[in-house]
Amino acid sequence: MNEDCRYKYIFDQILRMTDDGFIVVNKDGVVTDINDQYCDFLGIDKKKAIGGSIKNIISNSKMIDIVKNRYDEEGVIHKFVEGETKDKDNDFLLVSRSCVLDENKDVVAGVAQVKFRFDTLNSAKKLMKEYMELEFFKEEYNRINSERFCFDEIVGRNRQFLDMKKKAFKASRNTFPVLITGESGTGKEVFARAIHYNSDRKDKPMVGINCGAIPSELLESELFGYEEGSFSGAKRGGKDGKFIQAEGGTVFLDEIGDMPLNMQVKILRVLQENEVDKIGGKEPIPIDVRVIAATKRNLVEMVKEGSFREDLFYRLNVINIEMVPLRDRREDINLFSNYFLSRLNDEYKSFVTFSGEAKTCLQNYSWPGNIRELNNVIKSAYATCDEFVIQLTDLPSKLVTRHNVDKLICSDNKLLKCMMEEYESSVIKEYLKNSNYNCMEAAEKLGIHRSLLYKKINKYGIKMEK
Ligand SMILES: Nc1ncnc2c1ncn2[C@@H]1O[C@H](COP(=O)(O)OP(=O)(O)OP(=O)(O)O)[C@@H](O)[C@H]1O
Repeated sequence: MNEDCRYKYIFDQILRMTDDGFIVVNKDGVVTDINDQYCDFLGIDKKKAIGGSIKNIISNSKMIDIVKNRYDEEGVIHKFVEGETKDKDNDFLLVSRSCVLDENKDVVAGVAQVKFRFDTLNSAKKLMKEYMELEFFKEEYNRINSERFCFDEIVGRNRQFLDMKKKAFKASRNTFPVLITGESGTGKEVFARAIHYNSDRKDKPMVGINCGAIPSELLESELFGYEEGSFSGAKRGGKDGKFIQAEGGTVFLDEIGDMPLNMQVKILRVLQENEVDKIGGKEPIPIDVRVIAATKRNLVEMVKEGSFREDLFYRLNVINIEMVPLRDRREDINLFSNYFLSRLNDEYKSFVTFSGEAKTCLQNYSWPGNIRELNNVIKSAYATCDEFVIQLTDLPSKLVTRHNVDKLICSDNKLLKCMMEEYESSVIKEYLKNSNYNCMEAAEKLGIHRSLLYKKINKYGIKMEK
């Protein structure tokens, strides 16, 4: 037996004995060797694999690049294209790749070794999970940092609003609980962030939780965490809840009015004792956390009805900040409109402005969704406007209808009856449109009988645009 043959036997035996998968390609990426273990993992026939390009069996393989650009890689994760492994749930591996050179530095082969051993696979899975988590936290970190909001950036000159801003600024100088109330989109979270990031706690985390968005059975573990093995499905090593994650910083309990009564008792205990009980924990854990809560619900009413605990209400409501709805701070509408538009202009290096009529229209609308709604309207108008001016036609129809109706009322050379009819017709059109031209629904919302609605549709010649 010549020396080459002897080495081939030894090589084949090693490939059979190992727990790992091996594949060898030539300098053109053609498969020259692959062991049975790897073929089994891929669910392929060895004879068919050998002699063909590696891309035929692993379409996203890096081996061609490795031999072309002559480099090595160790312990990296390879995720297979769906359908290219025998078991579709086993679709990634830990792999090391190497470009083999001879004494003249010519490429002899490319070799890849993949790890199948259970523990290695498990570490790869763990790595993959940690990687995904890291990506998630990176995104969250960037999002939070881009929305830090210092008090100077909080727009508004309405008197009542400025008083609240002053109160919030004072709150950032102490650690009393704060309760921020007000309609959706009025800036409760913006205030909470400003309080935290202007306080001595700014270098510690601000951890938020939307109490209304989490199913009540998960809320306790989210807030207080759990010990390993405390219930089936509990993570190995247990989990820290939001209060522990926020140690030294602030917990923001958003939508506190949606918190179930049984959890309200537990939050009360945390506020009174400054300690949390992990689920399955033996000892309470002392914490140093400031609590800021927010809600759009009327907690005073809820206390009266018995759906919110009075003792918790008083604990949370040490400092109360009541956000002003946008319709009650009309002097700020123009300010916000310009602020949001200038942010878009800065971002996209443009010089878009408002037409006079668009400005009046924005000014006259009632903004039930408050600042969030205004911001969204400006974004979508910016996206649709031609050239450099946002016109009335770029604004949503609900704003424009209202605006036209207001204009109608202001024109003084019309008879009252005529003005009333035009107004009635435009209101009916709007309700029909919002009900997707379902007459029954529109009539119900308008508080009139369906037959009367039909009569009015005929009278005003309203087109049913379904
Ligand atoms: N004073 C402000 N200056 C600039 N932007 C603001 C201001 N207040 C609110 N915003 C913007 O308005 C939007 C809504 O604000 P935020 O989420 O704080 O409202 P919210 O009252 O907490 O709403 P919800 O009750 O629905 O959670 C956000 O995009 C925020 O950036």
